[in-house]
Amino acid sequence: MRIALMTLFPEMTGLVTGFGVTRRAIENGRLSLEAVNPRDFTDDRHRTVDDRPFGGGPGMVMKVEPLERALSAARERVGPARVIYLSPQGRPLTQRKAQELAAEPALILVAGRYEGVDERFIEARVDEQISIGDYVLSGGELPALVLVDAVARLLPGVLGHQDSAAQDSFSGELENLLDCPHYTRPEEHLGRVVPEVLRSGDHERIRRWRLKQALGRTWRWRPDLLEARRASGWTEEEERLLNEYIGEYEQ
Ligand SMILES: CN(C)c1cccc(CNc2ccc(C(N)=O)cn2)c1
Repeated sequence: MRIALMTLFPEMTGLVTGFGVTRRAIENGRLSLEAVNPRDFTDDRHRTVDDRPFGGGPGMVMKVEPLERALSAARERVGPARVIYLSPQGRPLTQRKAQELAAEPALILVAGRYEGVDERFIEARVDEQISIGDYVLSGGELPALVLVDAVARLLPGVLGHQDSAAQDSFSGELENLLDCPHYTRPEEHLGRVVPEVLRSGDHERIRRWRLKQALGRTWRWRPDLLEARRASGWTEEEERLLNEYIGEYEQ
């Protein structure tokens, strides 16, 4: 997948290109991420990218011309692409949305600064607005990098265990379930031992235990997700396992 990030702070892409899974995805050619800086497309001596808002009010607004020229350059880099504006007014980024975006050939992400961009750019060029949560940041770069990370790890071949993640029907991703607990060596730590079932080698018993834990933790901490999962239809086994968990929990 090819991604262009329109940003006044191109060095911020280093947080993705420089570390971990996303760095490897780029090195393996699964992902490309390049910054396009609207300031490079200004035509005045001061390289002006923002201006005062019509109608008055605090803060500045990003000018439409540098954005338009930067978008043209971005399209030259990544080809036809969905244009996404990160903003508090956007629709929430979810795992489902990340899966949907992972199927795109290319994305152009627009990171606003100041009070945002001129509305005419949004009307004419933005395909959709996405928010990473109900809070305001000083810029859209971190939300854009969050989106890149969420999408990159879903690209084929990026996560080593990609197939197994997909096999786990309730892997917690996209299935409206929180994750089950995870353990690794040592078997005992500060008097706390790893649940015996996980060392039993009985894979069917382990699968059931993990599903029960995922259901139970969702019931405790995110009942809203549980409702969503119920609505999308769940199995008799899940009903039984959750009731078992609740029974044990309330003893
Ligand atoms: C109206 N306004 C202040 C504004 C408008 C557009 C962009 C920005 C840049 N800041 C952002 C961007 C996204 C998010 C998010 N929640 O995804 C939070 N902050 C700010």
